[in-house]
Amino acid sequence: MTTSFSSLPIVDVGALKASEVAAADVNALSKQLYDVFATTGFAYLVNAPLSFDHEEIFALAREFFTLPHEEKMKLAKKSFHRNNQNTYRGYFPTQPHLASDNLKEGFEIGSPVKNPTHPAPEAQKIRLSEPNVWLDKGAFGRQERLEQLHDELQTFASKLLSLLAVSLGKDANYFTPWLLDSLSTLRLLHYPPVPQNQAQPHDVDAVKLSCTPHTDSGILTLLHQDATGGLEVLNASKQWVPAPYVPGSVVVNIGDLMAKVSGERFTATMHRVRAPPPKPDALDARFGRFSVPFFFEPGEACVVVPVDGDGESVVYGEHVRQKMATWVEFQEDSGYETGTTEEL
Ligand SMILES: O=C(O)CCC(=O)C(=O)O
Ligand SMILES: [Fe+2]
Repeated sequence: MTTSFSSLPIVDVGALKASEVAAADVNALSKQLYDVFATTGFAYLVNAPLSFDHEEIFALAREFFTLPHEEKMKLAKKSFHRNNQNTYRGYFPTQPHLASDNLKEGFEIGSPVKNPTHPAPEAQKIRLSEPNVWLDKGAFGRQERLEQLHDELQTFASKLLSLLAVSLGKDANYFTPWLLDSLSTLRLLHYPPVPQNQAQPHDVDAVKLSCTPHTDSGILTLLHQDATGGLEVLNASKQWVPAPYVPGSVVVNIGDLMAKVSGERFTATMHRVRAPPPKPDALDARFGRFSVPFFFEPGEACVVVPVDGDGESVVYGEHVRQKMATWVEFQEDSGYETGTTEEL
């Protein structure tokens, strides 16, 4: 159960940098993470075992989003660009007509590993296991670095998952089979500033959002956020608690799936993002908020069973398709000329 917290805890995960994590560190960290995920569901992790610093991560995001619109649209999912084949991985543009309170553009990358063990059913409209899409090296030369970032975040998240297994009284490798053909997604996000004329609503209490309240769907999320601010987390007293930028930290939060698997011992906490402050040119992609969430997910065919052995099992691919119906970038009317109307 979420508690009435007023700030998020900070957890030092430096011990995970060791190639063999000491037993005492495993015990201490698993206890600490259990407490965090059973109360706030959110924390700042410091000393993460990553070779990337924030500067590089946000330089990658900025470099992608400042590409010309036509270049980004070459990578757009089919629902935004009818001639493209990719349905799940790739770029999604802003949808101002649908989502004035959910205004964002994004670029999504799955695991760079090709040839999944269980190829996705071809008949599905959204192919969760499809390969990534990239521009030619000359147009955007960051494929390798972004794939490396995906790999490192997957390894980091797997270490955290092992600690969670221990914290739930299981063997450290208990969840390892989940990760076969993992669907984990690295998502570069850009929230443009709100145009000047929309920035001051008549109702002074109205909060202008760029990302509406939601819980994440997978195992856990590792979020890099820039210093703009705006992330807020809902506590048990229904207050939105700010989660400002903490230099060098990675924000972690539990997703729906892990909350369910833990028998609701862990909490998937609701969160949202306030719109970034207005800038002179709201459409200029150098402005606004940049964030890079990594959604740590099992494979599409993975049958996820709650640790207590009672409670319903769920096939991850089905769980994520259900959740997708609520995501703005998968709404039927994308606002772009596409002509597709089938089921997800
Ligand atoms: O941009 C952020 O800080 C949070 C994004 C988020 O919550 C999400 O994409 O699920
Ligand atoms: Fe989220």
